[in-house]
Amino acid sequence: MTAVHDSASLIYRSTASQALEGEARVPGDKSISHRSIMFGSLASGTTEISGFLEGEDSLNTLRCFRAMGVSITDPEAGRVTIEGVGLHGLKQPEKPLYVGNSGTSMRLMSGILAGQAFDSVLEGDASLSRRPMKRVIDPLVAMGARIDAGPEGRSPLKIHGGQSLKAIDYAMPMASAQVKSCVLLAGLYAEGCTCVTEPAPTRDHTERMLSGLGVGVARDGARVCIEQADPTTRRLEGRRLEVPADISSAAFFLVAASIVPDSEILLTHVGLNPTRTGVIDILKAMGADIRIENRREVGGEPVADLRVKSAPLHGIAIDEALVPLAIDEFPVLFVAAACATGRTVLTGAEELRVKESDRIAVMADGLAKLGIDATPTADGMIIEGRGEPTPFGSATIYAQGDHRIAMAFAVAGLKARGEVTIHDCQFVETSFPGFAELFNRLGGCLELSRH
Ligand SMILES: O=C(O)C1=C[C@@H](OP(=O)(O)O)[C@@H](O)[C@H](O)C1
Ligand SMILES: C=C(OP(=O)(O)O)C(=O)O
Repeated sequence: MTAVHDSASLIYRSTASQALEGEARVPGDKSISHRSIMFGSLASGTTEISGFLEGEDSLNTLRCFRAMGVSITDPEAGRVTIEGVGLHGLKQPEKPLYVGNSGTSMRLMSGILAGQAFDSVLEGDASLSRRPMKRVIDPLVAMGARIDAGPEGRSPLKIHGGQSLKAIDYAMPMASAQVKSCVLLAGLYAEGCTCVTEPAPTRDHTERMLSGLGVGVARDGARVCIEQADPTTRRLEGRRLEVPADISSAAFFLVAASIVPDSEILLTHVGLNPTRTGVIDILKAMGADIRIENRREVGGEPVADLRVKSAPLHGIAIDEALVPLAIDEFPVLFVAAACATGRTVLTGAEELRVKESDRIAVMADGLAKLGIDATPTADGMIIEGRGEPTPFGSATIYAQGDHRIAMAFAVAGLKARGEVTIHDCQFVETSFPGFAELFNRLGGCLELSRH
C-alpha cells in the first residue's frame, strides 16, 4: 500500500442524495487494532487477531513492531498472526520508527520504548509533528526515562534505552486515554505499581486488554493501577483477539442516516464499550432514532448492531461528561448540529484543538463557508442549526491532514444545495479504508478524483 504522505491529493465531491439504506460492517476499531499489535508483540506465544483495521495508522504500528524484530503476518481480510517476543524481546530498530499520522502509535509506543534496553527514535508526518508530546514526556521522565524532543516537546522523539524505570502515581492533567496508556505501558517495565488517576473517564481498552492477556489493571474510582509490583512477575500471554467494528467510523453513518429523510441503515458488530458511546447519547439527546439490537460480548468488549432511521434533530447543550466519550466524533456531530433545529453548544472540548488538526477551527471555518453560523470558542463551538432540508451551500474545504474532517464534510454534502469539494481526502485511509465505496453503496453521491 502507498503511504498516504506520498500519494497525490485525493478530492471528494459530495452532493445531495436520496434516502440511505442497507446494511454494513465498518472496519475494525482503530484503538483496539493498535493495541492488538503492541500487546501481541509483547506477549509470549502466538496472538491471532481478527477484525484488524487495515488502515494506515494501525499498519504503521504493525510496521514498527516488525522493524523491532517481531514476526507479524501480512493482514488478510482482517486476520493477522503475531509471534510474540515477550516483554523483553524487542530488538533495536535500524531506522527511526515512522508512525505517520497516528498520535496513538506515538504516545503508546513512547511508553513501551522508554522501558527498552535500546535507543529508538519515533517520528511522524507533518500533522503529527505539530501535536503535543510533552504530555507523555513529563510523566515518563518522572518515571526515570530519558527523552529528547524538538522545540515545545514536539516529535521526533529520541528515547534513550537502558534506564531503570520507577512506578509513579500520576494525576493526569487532561482526559487522555493515550497518556494514561503510555504511563501504564511504561509501568510494565517499572519497579512498583504504576497508577494513573484520570480527571474524567476515557477509553479503557488498554486496561481491558492487559487484564485479558494476564497483567491485571485494578480500578478504584478514577484511579487505575498495574496490579503486580514486581516487574519480573509480569508476563502477557498470547491469545485470540477479536476487534469489533469502530464506533468512531460508524459515527459518520449514524449522522448520515439521521439527517437524510426516509433513511434506514443497519450497522453491524459495532463496539459499544461504554467509554466510547458518547456519540450515541449525544445524537439521541438531539432526537436521533438509533436502536441497539443483538447486544453481545466479543473478546471482552460489548458489541451490538445499530439500526438508524432518519429523524428530525434539535440543538442541545452537550453534557460535558460526554465529551471524552465522544472525542473523535465531534467533526461529524457538528454537521448534525448544523442540520438540527436550534442552537447546539459544545464546551469542555479544548482537546479537539490538538488532534490531527485543530478540529474546532477547521470545522467552524468549513461550516461557515457552507453558510452556517458556527462560532468557535476556546473549548468548543456554538452552532445555529438551520433545520432545513438543505442547510449547506457549496464550498471547497481543505481537510488539513485530518481524516475525520474529510469524512465529516462528505456527510455534509448529503444535505447541500450545491457541491461540497474536499481536498486532502487521502488521509481517510488512516482510519477508514473503503469509506467512499461504502458511502456510495449506502446511497451517498461521492465522486473521487486525484489532483
Ligand atoms: O487511546 C486511544 O486509542 C485514543 C485516544 C484518544 O486520544 P487522546 O488520548 O489524545 O484523547 C482518541 O482521540 C484517539 O483517536 C485514540
Ligand atoms: C485523534 C485521532 O487519532 P490519533 O490521536 O491516534 O492520531 C482520531 O483518530 O481521531
